[in-house]
Amino acid sequence: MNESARIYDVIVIGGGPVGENVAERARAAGLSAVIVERELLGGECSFWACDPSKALLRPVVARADASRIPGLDPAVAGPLDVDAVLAHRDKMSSYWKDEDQVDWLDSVSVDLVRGHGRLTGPKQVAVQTPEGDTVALTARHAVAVSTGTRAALPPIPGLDTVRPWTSREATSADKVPGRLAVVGGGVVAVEMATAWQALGSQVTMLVLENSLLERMEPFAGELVADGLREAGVDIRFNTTVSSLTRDNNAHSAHSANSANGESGASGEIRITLSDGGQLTADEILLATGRAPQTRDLGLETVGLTPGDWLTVDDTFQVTAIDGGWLYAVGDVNRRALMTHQGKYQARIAGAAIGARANRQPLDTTPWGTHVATADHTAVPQVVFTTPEVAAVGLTSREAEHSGRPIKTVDYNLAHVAGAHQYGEDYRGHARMLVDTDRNTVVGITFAGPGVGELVHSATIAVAGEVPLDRLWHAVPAFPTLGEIWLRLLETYRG
Ligand SMILES: Cc1cc2nc3c(=O)[nH]c(=O)nc-3n(C[C@H](O)[C@H](O)[C@H](O)COP(=O)(O)OP(=O)(O)OC[C@H]3O[C@@H](n4cnc5c(N)ncnc54)[C@H](O)[C@@H]3O)c2cc1C
Ligand SMILES: NC(=O)c1ccc[n+]([C@@H]2O[C@H](COP(=O)([O-])OP(=O)(O)OC[C@H]3O[C@@H](n4cnc5c(N)ncnc54)[C@H](O)[C@@H]3O)[C@@H](O)[C@H]2O)c1
Repeated sequence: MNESARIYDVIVIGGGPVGENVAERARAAGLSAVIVERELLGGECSFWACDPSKALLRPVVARADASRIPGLDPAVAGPLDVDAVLAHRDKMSSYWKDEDQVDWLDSVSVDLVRGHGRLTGPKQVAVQTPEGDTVALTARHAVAVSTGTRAALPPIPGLDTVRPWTSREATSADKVPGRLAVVGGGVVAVEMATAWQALGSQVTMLVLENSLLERMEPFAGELVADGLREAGVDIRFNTTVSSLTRDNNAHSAHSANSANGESGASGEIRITLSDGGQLTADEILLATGRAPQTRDLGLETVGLTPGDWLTVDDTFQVTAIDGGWLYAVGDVNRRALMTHQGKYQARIAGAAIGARANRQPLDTTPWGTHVATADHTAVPQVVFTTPEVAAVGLTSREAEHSGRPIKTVDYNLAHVAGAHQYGEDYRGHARMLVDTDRNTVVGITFAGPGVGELVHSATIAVAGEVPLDRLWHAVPAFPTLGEIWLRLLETYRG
């Protein structure tokens, strides 16, 4: 075993989308930086999350849109070409190779050490390389943890014997299971149920709560549930899994896209439900939330607890650590588990690390260069289902708890001229929350076909705190879905 030692201004553990951006921003501030990555540079998002899942969903959403357009609908009446969709997914996942990302890292002069990184003390990181060597790294200024999350699995009896799907298998599988059970009612569950049902699985969703997308406005979950049911998904609310077993008969399972209808890989799964009922499936996807990748990170060597989420301030310094050298950025700090928000955090954290290292003053006033104000007030999200959901800022439930004076404005998206053009039988809804003291929009949710591209207009209104009197002069083009803005404002003004 070889040992070597190196010193950098900034060490980033975890080379997902967030770690890459922290390192790039640190370099932009004139600091030397290294990324430690144990799998693929690009992280979960590029290979087992955003990119492959959206590649699977894009044909489903496009087909749903096309099927609403007279004259085009017959052209999309047939099933998807499963092999072509999966091949496109593979391409969009760069065939699970990270050469392009490595080239990019090279181009921004950030070093890469492949291997598993662990803290060994303040500003110290040891990397165990795939070759069995150890590289000892020392940071002059900062260590940033961007190790992301993994699927959190509930303790269901029998789970360890059935080889369940997590988000990784759901985004990378190359066979369509005949019957797929999906546990969960959050974003991963609804998106993957949408994709695999369209690819030919008979999907059954087992949902703990009595609605989907619990954290969003209730109408969003209702419209998504309608869409899933119309596609043939069986949704069972208030249902959990009591136990699981997988049949050992290697030929009992079938896949929807294999020539002989059999995958031959493993037997079917018997699922006992909380109401005593039974369900049989070929695969079961657990989409039951995320856990931080901090169990084997050496957190104990700096006084933190392995397995915990890392709590940070608005410049991303870990609050429990003295000396301000440890940062946690992206999913691992649990603030907003989305790539775009993690990359925003990376830009802020990189700037803060740079300013501190260069002994420059920090601007931490709200919306300043070194403070992640948007994390608290303006986090956008699009759910790529049929219909889509797009939201930013507060929901009505959150607004109620905030104690702010809020007026809620609802509008039926189907009544907008742009929706008539978008497709026949358009169904959708929009809700805008106005802080009546400040006369600004503090939250907005759209649900309906094509609303994903509306989200940035809403993000600008919320993050920009644009006064409603000025928004009144932001004229939406006719006939686009963007006209929903005018209708909401008219409704608000009475
Ligand atoms: C199915 C699915 C679909 C999603 N779709 C979207 C979407 O459409 N839009 C969106 O905005 N978000 C989406 N997300 C969320 C998005 O994937 C995450 O928010 C994003 O990947 C977080 O980036 P990150 O860099 O913080 O962590 P990750 O992407 O998880 O990267 C962390 C990296 O750290 C590495 N690592 C961990 N521990 C160590 C260690 N000890 N040593 C060395 N390396 C280590 C890992 O190998 C990994 O490469 C989706 C998530 C899932 C599960
Ligand atoms: N389009 C996007 O932006 C996108 C897509 C996918 C994922 N993501 C991100 O990934 C994160 C993870 O998504 P997710 O869907 O895994 O988590 P989630 O927290 O959104 O949903 C988890 C679901 O699992 C259920 N659940 C939890 N424990 C359970 C148990 N023991 N038994 C049965 N059900 C249980 C919950 O009730 C909930 O319905 C999200 O925070 C989301 O932001 C984003």
